[in-house]
Amino acid sequence: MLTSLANMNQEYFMRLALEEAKKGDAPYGAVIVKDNQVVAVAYNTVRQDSDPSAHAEINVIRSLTTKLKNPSLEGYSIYTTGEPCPMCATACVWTGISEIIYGASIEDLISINQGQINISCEEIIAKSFRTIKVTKGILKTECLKLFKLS
Ligand SMILES: Nc1ccnc(=O)[nH]1
Repeated sequence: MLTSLANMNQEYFMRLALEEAKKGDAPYGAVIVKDNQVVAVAYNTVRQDSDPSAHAEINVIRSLTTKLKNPSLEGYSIYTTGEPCPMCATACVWTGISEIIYGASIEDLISINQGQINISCEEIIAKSFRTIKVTKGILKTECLKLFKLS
């Protein structure tokens, strides 16, 4: 099988998200990339922060927008080991991020008994006022494997 350079880059950034996920209270990690540079990384801190909204995606978005002092992430790409839940997909819409790349889908996570709300990020985006490019299934097997170790 031929693997394109773009594909190799996507796998490289997803591997960074996988390393973040290993530090999480739940095994989810996320990174934000612009112009092939990593600008923020984060993992799930729901338990340590006693914050049900502290998903990897919310944490990485908040970390970058705080650093930039700008709520807009237009032109940025978010890599996340798990498909953004409706809360995180909505945060992606509000921040105007340009691209979402995920590993395991909500359906994949439900199939291994992870509590999820069964609404895809594409459904949220379709009902919104934004266009966000979505790429799915990058290193999906590795992203799902994290749950067998936890
Ligand atoms: N996609 C996600 C689901 C649950 N928790 C997270 O941090 N991320």
